[in-house]
Amino acid sequence: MEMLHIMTTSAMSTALFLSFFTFTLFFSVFSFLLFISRIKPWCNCDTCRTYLNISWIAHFPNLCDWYTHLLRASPTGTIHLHVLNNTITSNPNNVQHILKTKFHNYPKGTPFSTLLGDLLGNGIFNSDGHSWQFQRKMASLELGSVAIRSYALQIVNQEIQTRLIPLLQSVSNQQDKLLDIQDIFRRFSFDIICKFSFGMDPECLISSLPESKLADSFDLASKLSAERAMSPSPLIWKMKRLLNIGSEKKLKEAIGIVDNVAMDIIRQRRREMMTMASLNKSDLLSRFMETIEDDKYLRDIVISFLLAGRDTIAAALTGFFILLSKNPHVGSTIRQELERVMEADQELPTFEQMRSMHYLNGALHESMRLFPPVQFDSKYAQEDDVLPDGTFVRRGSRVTYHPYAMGRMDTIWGPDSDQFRPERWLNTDGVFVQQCPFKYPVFQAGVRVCLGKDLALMEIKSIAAAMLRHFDVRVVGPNTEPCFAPGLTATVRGGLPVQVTQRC
Ligand code: HEM
Repeated sequence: MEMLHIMTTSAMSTALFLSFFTFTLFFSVFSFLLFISRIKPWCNCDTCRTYLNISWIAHFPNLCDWYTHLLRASPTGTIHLHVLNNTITSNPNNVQHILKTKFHNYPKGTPFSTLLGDLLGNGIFNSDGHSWQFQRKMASLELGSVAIRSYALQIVNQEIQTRLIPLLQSVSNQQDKLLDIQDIFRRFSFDIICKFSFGMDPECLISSLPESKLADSFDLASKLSAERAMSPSPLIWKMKRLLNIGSEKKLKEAIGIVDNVAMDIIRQRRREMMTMASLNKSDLLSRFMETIEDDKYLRDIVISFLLAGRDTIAAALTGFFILLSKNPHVGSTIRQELERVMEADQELPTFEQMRSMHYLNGALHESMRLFPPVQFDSKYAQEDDVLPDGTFVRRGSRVTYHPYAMGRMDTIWGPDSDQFRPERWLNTDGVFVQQCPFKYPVFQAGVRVCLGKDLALMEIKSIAAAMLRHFDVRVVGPNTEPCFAPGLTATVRGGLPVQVTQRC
C-alpha cells in the first residue's frame, strides 16, 4: 500500500513536471511568435541596420551620442527604431504628452517591471497603479517633512567631515597619486542612502576603502538586471532564469545577499521597536514601518530608494567634475560665491545659504543638462496614440524620452547648446530661474517626477561646496569626453582618475 502510494506520488510529480514543461515550451514559442510579430527583427532601414551591426561605433563614442545625432537631424525630434519597437523622442511637447497629459496611457509597463522585478519587487520604482500611488503618497509625505530633511543634511555633513575630506587630504599634493573620484562618489552616496533609508552604515568610504558585500552585490544585481534588456529576446534570460544558469544564476545569488541584509535589518528594527517603545529613528524604514506590516513589501520599498538615490548622485557629481576640469573659470566663480555667502571659518553651507547660491545651482543644473544621470527613460503605450508631433504610437510599443539628447538640442537650448554655461540658468539679476521640466526632464517631469530632487540637490551642493573650498580636482587622461558603460544610470567606463591638490 505504502509502495503504491509512493509510486502514485512519483507518477503524479512526473506528470506535473511534464505538463509544466510542455506549458512553458508552448508559452515560450507563442511569446516568441508574438514578439517577432510585434517588433521587426529583420528591418533593413538605415537606422536599424546601423543599430544591428553596431556600425555607429565608428563615429560616436556612445550609443546616446548616435541617438542625439539622429534626433538632431529629425525634423520632429523623434525617431523610430523598428527592431526595438521603440519610438525615441527629444521633443518637449511629446515629453509633456507622455509624462503628464496622457500619463495613464504610458505606464512603466510589464516589460520594464519584469526586468527589474526580481531585484526591486513591488517597490515604487517598479510599480504602476494602486501600489505605486500608495507608495508615492507615503514617500512624498515623508520626503517633504522638515525632520527628514534635517536628518539628511546631518548625515551628509557628517560623511563629508569625517570621511570625504580626510580621505581627499590623505591623497592630496602627491603627483603620482591618482584617485578614481567616480568610485569615491559611489561609496559616498551608498553610505548616505543606506543611512537615510535603513539607518545602517555600510562604511564604504572609510579610509581603507573596503569591499562591501552589500554594495558589490547591489551593484551586480542592478547591472545584471539592466543587462536583461540587452538580450535579443526576453525568452533567453527567462529560460536562463528557469534553468538557474550563467548570468541569471549570478543575479539570483547577488539578490539573495541583498535580501538577507535587508531582511536582517528589518527584523532587527522590528525587535528594537517592540522592546524599546520610545525608539525614535529618523530613517525611512522606521517611518514606513509604522504603517506597513508586510516585511517583504517594506524590503521592496527601501531597496527602490537605494537604487534611486545612489548611482544618480554619483553620476551627477562625476559629470560635474568632468565639466569643471574643462572649464576652470566656472570653478573660480563658484568659489567666489562660496566666499561671499559663507563665513570664513564655516565648514559646510546651511540650507538657507545653499538657497542663495544661484551660480552653483546654475552650474549643477547645467552639468546635468549635458551629463544627465538618467540618460533615457522608457514607457509602454497601453493604447494606440498619436504624439503631438504627429508620430503614431502603436499599443504595446515602447516610447523613450531622452534627456541626454534633449540637453544637446539647438532647438531647445540655442546654437551654443554644446557649451557649459551656468549663466544660461540665471536672469539679469543673477537669480537662478527654473526651466520648463518637459524641456529638461533630468528628474523626469509630470506625474511621476523624482521625489528626491531637493534632497539630491542638497547632497550634491554640500559635496561640491566642500570639495571646491578645500581642493583643486583635475581629471587626468582622456575621460573629459567620457565613454559610458551600459546600465540604468550614466557610469563612466573605467572610472574617472583625478589628481587632488589641497588649497591653502
Ligand atoms: C541627481 C540625482 C537624481 C536624479 C537625476 C534623479 C532622477 C530621477 C528620474 C529620472 C526618475 C524617474 C525614473 C523612472 O520613473 O523610471 C526618478 C524617480 C524617483 N526618484 Fe530620483 N533622481 C535623483 C536622486 C534621487 C534621490 C536622492 C532620491 C531619494 C532620496 C530619489 C528618489 C526617487 C523616487 C522615489 C523616484 C520614483 C518616483 C515615482 O515613480 O513616482 N531620487 N528620479
